[in-house]
Amino acid sequence: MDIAVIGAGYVGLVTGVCLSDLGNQVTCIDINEEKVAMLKRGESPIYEEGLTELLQKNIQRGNLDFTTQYREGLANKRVIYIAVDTPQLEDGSANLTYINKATASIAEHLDHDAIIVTKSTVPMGTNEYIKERMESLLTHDITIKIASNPEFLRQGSAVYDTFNGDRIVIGSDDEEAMRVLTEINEGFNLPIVQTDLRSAEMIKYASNAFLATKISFINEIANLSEKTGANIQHVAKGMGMDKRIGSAFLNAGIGYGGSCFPKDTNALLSIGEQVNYSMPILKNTVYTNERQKGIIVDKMLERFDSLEGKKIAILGVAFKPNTDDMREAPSILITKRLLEEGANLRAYDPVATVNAKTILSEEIEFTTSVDEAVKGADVAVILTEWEDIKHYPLEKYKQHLSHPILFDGRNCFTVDEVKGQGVEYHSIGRPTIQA
Ligand SMILES: NC(=O)c1ccc[n+]([C@@H]2O[C@H](COP(=O)([O-])OP(=O)(O)OC[C@H]3O[C@@H](n4cnc5c(N)ncnc54)[C@H](O)[C@@H]3O)[C@@H](O)[C@H]2O)c1
Ligand SMILES: O=c1ccn([C@@H]2O[C@H](COP(=O)(O)OP(=O)(O)O[C@H]3O[C@H](CO)[C@@H](O)[C@H](O)[C@H]3O)[C@@H](O)[C@H]2O)c(=O)[nH]1
Repeated sequence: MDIAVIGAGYVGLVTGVCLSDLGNQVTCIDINEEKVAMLKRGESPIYEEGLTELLQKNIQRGNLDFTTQYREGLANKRVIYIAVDTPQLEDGSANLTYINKATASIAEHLDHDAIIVTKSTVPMGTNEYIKERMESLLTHDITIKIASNPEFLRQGSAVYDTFNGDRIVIGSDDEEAMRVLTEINEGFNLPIVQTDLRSAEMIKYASNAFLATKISFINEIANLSEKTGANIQHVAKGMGMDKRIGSAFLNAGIGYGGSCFPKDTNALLSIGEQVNYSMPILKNTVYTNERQKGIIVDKMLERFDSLEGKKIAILGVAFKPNTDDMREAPSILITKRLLEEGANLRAYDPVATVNAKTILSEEIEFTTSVDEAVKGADVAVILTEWEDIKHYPLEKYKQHLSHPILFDGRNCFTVDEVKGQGVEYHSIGRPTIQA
């Protein structure tokens, strides 16, 4: 199938690369010239395991190319995916500016019948709006059909998720669009849910909101466990073994971040407001998450009289491991608060340092290893559970920190692992272990 993908970011690039790997002829169109130049050279602008290999393989076998030019990129393409960003506006609603621009560009340059597929996460009714808007802007006498195909990949395992996801959702009110999209997606050999446009759009928001709620719920139970002498790791294990609950997304920590959960929960709340329907559960999911991000700083302030002049090693800054993405990372709020308290910060992240330097304060010194960050610091704080941070031996904290005190925002160690190791250990939802 001849396919164009508009927007070569985390979703568009992974989608384009994976569709080309299935044997489709794919052109990715992006307005970012630097990104397109890199991609043409076979270099991935994002860190995703396995992506560079598939990118290079499919460029070489002639199945995949990149352009900044809509006319060239859309030529002969039967299916056009839209995967541009839909960030949040100040009032929490989804910003459709990039969708509107992409729609207008497609309408201006498309000269043949095509199926338009929205991959971007958009509010209910947006696919119908895209179709109407595009039809009003078309410059040729052609027919467009529309489908919604929301994306469920996770950053850090995006390629794996594309080939191994739990389901693929296709929404369309058009028979041909549904048939063609089903045909394309059969290549992934995953269960396919066929539905209407608005239900497909809602499935995406509802899934993210549910997962975010699961995280906020377990974080509340963690905080209460801590105050009542329970251990959240045991609690989550015992809960998760109930198949109706499930063990995934029950890891307590410093709250969810990333490019999706924060903006999608807010967008859903905003959609509720627009139709005059309040959503107290979701509202409190967001509230609990904001509170949770600050919890590690509260613990430090409780432990020390003041953080003024304290040298703190920050271990991990990305919003989760295996990604270089800093969007809505809890480290943004946490490092800001620590600096406001007068602390000196030395940070380490194996992959996100370049992006972090553009977002976090210039006052933070970045190092290239856990060792370097920890040596000479007073205390250490784990914010992202990267493998090398998770497996950094406790005896080294004891050796390198002036006070062997570790604040673990991601519960990387079990309480039993820490006991008797000479490290004072503060974590989330579990008792503090004295050195
Ligand atoms: N990141 C994720 O894990 C994820 C997962 C599922 C769904 N989504 C959704 O997918 C969409 C894309 O997210 P992302 O993280 O890939 O965004 P991103 O910011 O990484 O990438 C968006 C890309 O679109 C390009 N772009 C913007 N306007 C354009 C235009 N008019 N024409 C061509 N290119 C244009 C940008 O240059 C950028 O490269 C969002 O709606 C998001 O909510 C994201
Ligand atoms: O038990 C858990 C699981 C996750 N998190 C945090 O939740 C955030 C999001 O994690 P994850 O869902 O793994 O990453 P994303 O790449 O943001 O993926 C989510 O958002 C995407 C964008 O919509 C969806 O496609 C995915 O299905 C959905 O999992 C991160 O900050 C994690 O640290 C926890 O605190 N506890």
